[in-house]
Amino acid sequence: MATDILIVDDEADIRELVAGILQDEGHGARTARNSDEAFAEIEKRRPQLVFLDIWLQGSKLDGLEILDLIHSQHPDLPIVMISGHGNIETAVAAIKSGAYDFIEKPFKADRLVLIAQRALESYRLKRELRDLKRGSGHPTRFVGRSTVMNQLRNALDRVAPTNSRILITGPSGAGKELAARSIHNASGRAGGPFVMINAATITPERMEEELFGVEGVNGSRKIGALEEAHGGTLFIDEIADMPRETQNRILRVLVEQTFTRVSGATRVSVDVRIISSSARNLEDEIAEGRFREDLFHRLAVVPVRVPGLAERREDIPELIDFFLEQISSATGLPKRTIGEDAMAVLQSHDWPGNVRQLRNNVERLMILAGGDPEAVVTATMLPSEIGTMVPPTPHGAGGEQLMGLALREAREIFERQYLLAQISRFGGNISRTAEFIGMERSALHRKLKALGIG
Ligand SMILES: Nc1ncnc2c1ncn2[C@@H]1O[C@H](COP(=O)(O)OP(=O)(O)OP(=O)(O)O)[C@@H](O)[C@H]1O
Repeated sequence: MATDILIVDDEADIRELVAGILQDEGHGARTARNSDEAFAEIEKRRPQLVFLDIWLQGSKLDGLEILDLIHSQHPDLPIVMISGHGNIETAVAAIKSGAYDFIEKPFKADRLVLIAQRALESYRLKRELRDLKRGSGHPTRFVGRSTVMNQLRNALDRVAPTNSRILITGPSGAGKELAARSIHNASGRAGGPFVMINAATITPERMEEELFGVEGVNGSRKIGALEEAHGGTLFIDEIADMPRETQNRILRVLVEQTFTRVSGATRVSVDVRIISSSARNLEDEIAEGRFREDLFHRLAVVPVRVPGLAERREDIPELIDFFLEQISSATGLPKRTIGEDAMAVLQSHDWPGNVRQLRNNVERLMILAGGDPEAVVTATMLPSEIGTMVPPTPHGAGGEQLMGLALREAREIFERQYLLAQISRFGGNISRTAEFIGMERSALHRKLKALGIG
């Protein structure tokens, strides 16, 4: 994805030279001759880097004044001053007031390219740092080797480089945001921004301002998520919660590729890939009249489904290990060893909150385990709402029923539940279940048949 660089210089040949060199390197370049044109270009869309001449003939404002104004509105935007031979001191003053660097005329093409690369990289790092501070910095390693996870990974690999819009569905906490991030990271837009907006947590009134930005009466301006995501990806989480009015506007943006900021008249055109997600079934939302069908078809050019954790129980040990490691290195808490009985319980739980709930439970275990860090975590140390998933025992949950039965019947109930839990834990793989429970594969098959399972 091409970057967006603005070159402000009063000399036509310098503008063309700089733009040409940058374009040859695959960058996108726009030009302006004076302060009015420069602000008009920035108004149209915020660039990712500005080359700004210090002396601008025929311009209302000179380079330093433009620098101050741009900085007051876009503090993160890197600006490289272009200085003539005689005004190095001014260039140094510009650096003191916040310019990223300066380049002296006449300059060599490779020096220009290098400065542009460094400035863009610094812009990217600043943005990443800001994302991290906001708490949205995310590792994008997709843990899990189950068949459904491998299928998902293949689907993500296929769609990532295509630029098509993607709708990611799946239950809450299953990894939809992680999927969106990995698509972005594996796409040609990886160097561009990944901007996220959650339609479920923003009030309908603020939704349009957050997406499209706002222009105030006094000339103030707030950039919205769409403009922020130029050259990258916009992830709209919980799209089903987007108000109808905003749905209409988004649809128009998708058709026309341009929009205006709230209370503004300037047409902003952006190059943004939209990935959206929904935990709710959008077809139901359409049937209920809450979601526009035409918008659904535009957003779901490629649908991707992230399976719930109960569909891939075999991934649970690897996920637990990953979280133990991750939480331990982030918090300094000791990495625990999970005993086989505890793992069996964790693997048979249904996890309605999916991977997020699993992660929270691992964290809780690490905090509450206390005592000897070497001690193995056993099933009895698990929170009770997870522990109740163990097959019934005479004194445990479901025990009353068992106590009213003859041994043979009670044993059958226990065996059925125990085997079902073990099989589901091993993702339906009979050989691995047999190995774990210490039975011959054929004997397990016979047992299952006798119990009426399978
Ligand atoms: N396969 C995975 N490997 C490692 N971590 C994962 C995996 N799937 C999910 N996670 C982690 O689980 C948590 C929840 O995932 P994420 O936020 O992507 O879910 P979501 O489906 O977008 O949830 P919601 O619908 O509530 O927004 C995150 O911390 C994420 O990093």
